[in-house]
Amino acid sequence: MTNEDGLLELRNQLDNIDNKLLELLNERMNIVHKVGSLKAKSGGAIYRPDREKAIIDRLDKINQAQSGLLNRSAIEALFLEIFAISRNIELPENIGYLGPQGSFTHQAAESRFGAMSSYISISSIKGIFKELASKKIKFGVVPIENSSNGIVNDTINGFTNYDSKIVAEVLLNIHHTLATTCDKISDIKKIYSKDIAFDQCRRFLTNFGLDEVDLIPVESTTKAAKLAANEPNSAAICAHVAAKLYNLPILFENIEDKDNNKTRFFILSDFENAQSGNDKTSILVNLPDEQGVLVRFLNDFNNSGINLTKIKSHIVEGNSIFFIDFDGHKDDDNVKKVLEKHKSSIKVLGSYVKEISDI
Ligand SMILES: C=C(O[C@@H]1C=C(C(=O)O)C=C[C@H]1O)C(=O)O
Repeated sequence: MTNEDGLLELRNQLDNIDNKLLELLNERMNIVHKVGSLKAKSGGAIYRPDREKAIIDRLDKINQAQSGLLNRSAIEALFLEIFAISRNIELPENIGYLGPQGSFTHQAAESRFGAMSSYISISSIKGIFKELASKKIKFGVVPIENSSNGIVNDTINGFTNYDSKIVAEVLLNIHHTLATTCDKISDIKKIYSKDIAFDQCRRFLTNFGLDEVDLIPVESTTKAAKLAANEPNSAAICAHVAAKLYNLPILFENIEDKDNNKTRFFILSDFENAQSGNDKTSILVNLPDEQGVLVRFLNDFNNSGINLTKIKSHIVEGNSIFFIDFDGHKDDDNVKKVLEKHKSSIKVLGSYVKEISDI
């Protein structure tokens, strides 16, 4: 058999497998459709991150036992897209993200809701909370913290003013590019970007003599890409996808100072997840102004065997509040008791599948 015949034969085998995959996927979608009808009757939530996580865990285990060629990330990438399409078949729901198109939040949203969902770009974090409350969107995706810049205040403010629930968390590695129509660095006279992106690329700018040019902050890195695409002698610090969106050539990739620059995002909605066995809970805490109150509060968590994974203080209207993450679900017995004891000081933001240990 010649190489060419061999290739033809292998491609025939692939075609047969693809035909079977398609048939199985459609069979799966028929069942998903029935799940959608049941949920429509019972009012059950369409998106069940706990169930999706359990499916991926199961498949990963089977795959390891079979020594399959796929790794966990590949299984996750394939099945998250299948789940996203499934949810759209159950009931198409709008997803609002902190825009514009091509933003890092858009990327985070796509990593969970796939390529087929109906996305709405919303220009502020407050706007996302508002549209969730008015039910114009079913899901909202917002950043909560970045490994270089800390907690996102607008998101905490949103939680203090609205009652949206966290239903999932997503971690995204943030990479910036320097994109420009200029052929040489020395032709660049101004750079557009978001203020925090300039901060995250400070060393690169200094090392390449770009700290002397005009650094112009704009609302988003996507806007920066758009401006730089239309103006000679300018550049943008932006995401790879934003540069692609505006056909802006990329001069340097991964220009961020820290190579582990990560942002954690929350997916918000109007329902509560069931326990999954591997959950995290986020709360806001507003304690009375008394001596030792924080120590006593934290001791109650410790005495109940609850592992706090994050505590950040935040000022709202002159008042100090705390944003706290801990391991466990709000309905776990030990958690329930502590939340009940301090219910006048606590706002539960949501219990969700733990995807991230820390950033
Ligand atoms: C089908 C369901 O709805 C959604 C889709 C899932 C899937 O495609 O397997 C799993 C969980 C839900 O996010 C379900 O709840 O079982």
